[in-house]
Amino acid sequence: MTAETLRVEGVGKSFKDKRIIKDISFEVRKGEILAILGPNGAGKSTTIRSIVGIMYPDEGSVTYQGMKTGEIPKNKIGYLPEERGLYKKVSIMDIILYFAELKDYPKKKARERALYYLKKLGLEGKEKSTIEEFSKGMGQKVQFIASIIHEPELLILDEPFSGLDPVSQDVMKNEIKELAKAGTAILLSAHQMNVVEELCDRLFMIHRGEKVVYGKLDEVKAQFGSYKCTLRGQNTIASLEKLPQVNRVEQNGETSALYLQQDINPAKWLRQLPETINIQELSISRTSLHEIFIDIATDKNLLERNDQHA
Ligand SMILES: Nc1ncnc2c1ncn2[C@@H]1O[C@H](COP(=O)(O)OP(=O)(O)OP(=O)(O)O)[C@@H](O)[C@H]1O
Repeated sequence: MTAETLRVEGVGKSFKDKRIIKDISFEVRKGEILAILGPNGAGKSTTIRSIVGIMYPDEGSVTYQGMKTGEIPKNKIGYLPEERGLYKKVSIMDIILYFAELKDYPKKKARERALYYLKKLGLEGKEKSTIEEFSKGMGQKVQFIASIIHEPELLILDEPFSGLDPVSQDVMKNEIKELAKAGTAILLSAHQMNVVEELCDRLFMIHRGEKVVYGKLDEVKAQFGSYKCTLRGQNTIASLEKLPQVNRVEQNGETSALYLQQDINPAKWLRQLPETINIQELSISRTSLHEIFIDIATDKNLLERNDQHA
């Protein structure tokens, strides 16, 4: 089997006359986690729905190991949709077993796996409960188990962390990592940048239906990230904004975050700071994926560089 499993090529989709996504191309490889990121309404779910066959793209193709969407054996793919919905009055175990049956997965094995994952996700002993007795987050965990019960080779998770508390987010994150380690190809969309930063190998950022960034997490951070100088001292925002090579300043009381322009060497930049700047504390750090994302989503300075980024 080739390392590349899912290939999305030139996919586009319109609703009525409105172009929703355009020329979307990426691949997901065995054992990797590719994150699809973008602001609300960017087209992430439309892309995912085009991949799983809920929607037919107007152009482009989606293949899995060379097979077109409709030809892919159903047991190969697991999908957690953005819109959650499970039978409210059926027991958790029966729901999970039903999903396994839909994928022709053996019942005995499915039951064992269900108990294993219920325990791992903090729902031990709840197999006889029903969804109506569960909170939203608990229901989401059940839906996640339903999406992986049949050991899919390719797992597509649309917003798996939404509505989960921080502890549950961590548990879910670890499970996703484990699945990738075991060889599952994973495509996930998420808004929690800190989680994405910890989880994904590569990322695909979409903005207004088009690709803006696609690449390895480290490379994206190196290429699109810059340095941030956090400084405590009595300074006006106007005086800080006047400093050379500063893109923007965020001030909170006496603490200011100065986002340096890209390609700036922070050591050199520090040496030329005027003596009039009041400094009680100062630190330099790389901008996080969250900050890169906000820059892109708000069109600040990065998009014009996109043409240079393949
Ligand atoms: N069935 C539909 N008919 C018309 N417009 C649609 C349909 N589905 C999605 N859209 C529009 O397509 C755009 C992209 O929606 P999509 O759900 O793909 O975004 P998203 O990136 O997943 O957003 P979010 O982060 O908010 O979930 C939105 O403007 C949405 O209103």
